[in-house]
Amino acid sequence: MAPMITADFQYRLVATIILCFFGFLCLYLLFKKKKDGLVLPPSPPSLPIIGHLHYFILSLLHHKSFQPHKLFHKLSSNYGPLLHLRVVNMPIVVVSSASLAYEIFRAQDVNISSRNVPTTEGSLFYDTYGFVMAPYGEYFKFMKKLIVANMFGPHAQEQSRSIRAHELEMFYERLLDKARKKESVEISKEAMKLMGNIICKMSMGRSFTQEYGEAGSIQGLVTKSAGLDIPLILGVWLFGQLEKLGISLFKKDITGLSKKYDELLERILVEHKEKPNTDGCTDIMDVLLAVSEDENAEYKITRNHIKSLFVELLFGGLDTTVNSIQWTMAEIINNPIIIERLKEEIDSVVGKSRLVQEKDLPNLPYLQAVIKEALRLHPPAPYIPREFQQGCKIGGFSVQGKTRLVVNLYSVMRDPNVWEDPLEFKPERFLTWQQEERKEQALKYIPFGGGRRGCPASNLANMIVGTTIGMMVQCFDWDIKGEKVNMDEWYKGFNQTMAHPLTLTPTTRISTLDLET
Ligand code: HEM
Repeated sequence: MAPMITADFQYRLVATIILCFFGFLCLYLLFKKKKDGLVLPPSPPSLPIIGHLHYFILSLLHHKSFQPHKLFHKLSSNYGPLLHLRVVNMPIVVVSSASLAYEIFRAQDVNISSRNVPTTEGSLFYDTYGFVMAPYGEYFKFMKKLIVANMFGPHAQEQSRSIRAHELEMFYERLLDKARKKESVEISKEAMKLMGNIICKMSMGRSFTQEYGEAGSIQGLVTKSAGLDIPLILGVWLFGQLEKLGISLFKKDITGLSKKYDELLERILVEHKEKPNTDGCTDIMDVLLAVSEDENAEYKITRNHIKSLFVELLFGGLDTTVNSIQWTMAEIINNPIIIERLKEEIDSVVGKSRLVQEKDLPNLPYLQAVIKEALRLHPPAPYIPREFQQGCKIGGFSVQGKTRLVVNLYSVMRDPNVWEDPLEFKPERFLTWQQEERKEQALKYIPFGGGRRGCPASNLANMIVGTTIGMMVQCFDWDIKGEKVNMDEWYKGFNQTMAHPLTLTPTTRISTLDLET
């Protein structure tokens, strides 16, 4: 009688064949590494040809929104703080611990100062004319000098202080109006107007919301751009591979919206040239226009360079700052003791007869600690993409040149070896930082990235978030529907945001009568 092959036997046979396959593959890879004389960082099990691509696809399906930092966090919890991944033929190294981040920014800064993320040719979103994706070289250095001198450096910030103070007052007025009408406020929407006005006024002397009517407004375009997040995010991981095969995913959507930005920015550039600022102040748009027309300029920039930079300033500066304001408010609303301590500090330093100002911030250490702690737990840009230009050693392992690097800020700032009770919101931890530790701590507390490609606007962002949270606590009490804020996370437009936008109802603590302003 022929032996019976049961379903269980078939299952075991298939499982054994799969295990043998992976076993041989692992042996092959191990042998190959040894043969090449390289000991690469540990790697989770991969599949032939696609490598680790399936982890990205499964994560996308599981979360319904792709949260790369959560995927990297989970993989590094299982396989270690330094990982070697491969998406088809693209090698990626992921750094997830504070000590490795410290090592990499201290010892490899120049080597990792290019991003080399695939771009969509002919679009203004991080394309080849852009600053954010520019390789570390002459163009990057030239533009960085210009934007620091004319927008983010101490002198430029001093000159634009009155713009931010005025916009903060307008924000206060809008909240006051809501309080009087007993209406609730969707914090991110209001903060978006505040931040949009600040960036547009500082960089091009124009308002975010009013110019050119609703249809052509910059705000309208920024809102539409949010829908491009999945194409742009997937682009970072897949476009490079697919473009090589001649497949251009989402190109139509990206270039279509880019064209609209192009038309709007062209109009603003023309108007800017015809009607320079009447107050005699020059902004970065004036400076860039002058450079583009200067035959003897150190670097020849075109109108496309200028337009790309403005799109990037909006993309890089808006959501990050708005999310930082939103997360900080959410944390302090959930911690009434913290909000009371903040009120005490602000009342004693600023009083009740004027709004909190930027110059008050050095005297408000607890407010600064609260903002730092919110950025630690909820970094708006949760990971940064870079590329190793040359091979090197990291944590005792070899990394080959042209390997992608991901520094997972989300994991680094939750590393239990550095942060006590890493998942708890404890602003006091920043009050006790010792002076001598600060330099080392600075490379582990990295919500703005690190090294020469770190965020050039970190001081500006800290001032804006500081005065905004300060004013919201100083002037209003805030109520929520229900007992606690829902802190679920979502990933949108390269940003870690709140899955349920924070909505609060303000009541006045300080009426306009008390204010001198
Ligand atoms: C709380 C607010 C902000 C956060 C958390 C933040 C965070 C970051 C991070 C993580 C990076 C990547 C750094 C790296 O690769 O090491 C970055 C880069 C950048 N950010 Fe920010 N940012 C904020 C606000 C702003 C603002 C307000 C602007 C401008 C208006 C801005 C402009 C830029 C630019 C231009 C870059 C690219 C720098 C380069 O490639 O060299 N950011 N930011």
